[in-house]
Amino acid sequence: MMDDKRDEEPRERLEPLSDAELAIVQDTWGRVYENCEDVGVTILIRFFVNFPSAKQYFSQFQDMDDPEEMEKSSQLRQHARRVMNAINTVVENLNDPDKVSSVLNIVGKAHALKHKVEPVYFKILSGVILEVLAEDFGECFTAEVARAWTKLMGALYWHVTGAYAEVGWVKVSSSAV
Ligand code: HEM
Repeated sequence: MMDDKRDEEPRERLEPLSDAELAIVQDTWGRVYENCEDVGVTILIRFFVNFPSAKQYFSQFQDMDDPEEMEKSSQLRQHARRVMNAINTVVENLNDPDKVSSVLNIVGKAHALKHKVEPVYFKILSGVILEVLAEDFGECFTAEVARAWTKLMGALYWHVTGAYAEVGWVKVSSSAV
């Protein structure tokens, strides 16, 4: 669309989940969270194999290419747990928007200030999460379920990038480094 052709990427809108979408997310997440460790590791391995530049931030496996070796990394497993736990807190508190924004604000600020992660990786990781959920759920991942989860991932990215903006993150293009 013409409107989208701007030099600066416009901040995406926050689309709140409807009550029905909220219920769908909470119901489907319950089933994922039962296998939280395995699903989390699957998501992160897929992320690092498909987007190897994302490994640069992790001292323990930045030079690893073999997924089986990566899977043994305590740093990877710990981050998988942290990602899954943060999503769990978000899902459990979807009725409390202030709590959701404060949790994601802390995540965003830590990644901007402490880990110096380019925010685009949050977008990429969201895509991988949706892909793995779709595979895990198979037939149950209906268009309706997909829409609810896509909205949730959009909200996560919106809050995280809001925190990046708050701390004055300035995008450094890779050609400038
Ligand atoms: C849904 C997305 C994510 C969530 C919920 C999340 C959550 C967390 C949490 C809770 C921590 C530990 C607390 C802290 O140090 O602040 C952490 C650490 C970290 N995260 Fe994330 N993270 C996410 C995405 C990412 C992405 C996309 C990257 C980079 C590609 C990344 C890189 C790191 C690094 C490098 C650390 C420090 C690891 C260490 O010290 O061992 N995170 N993350």
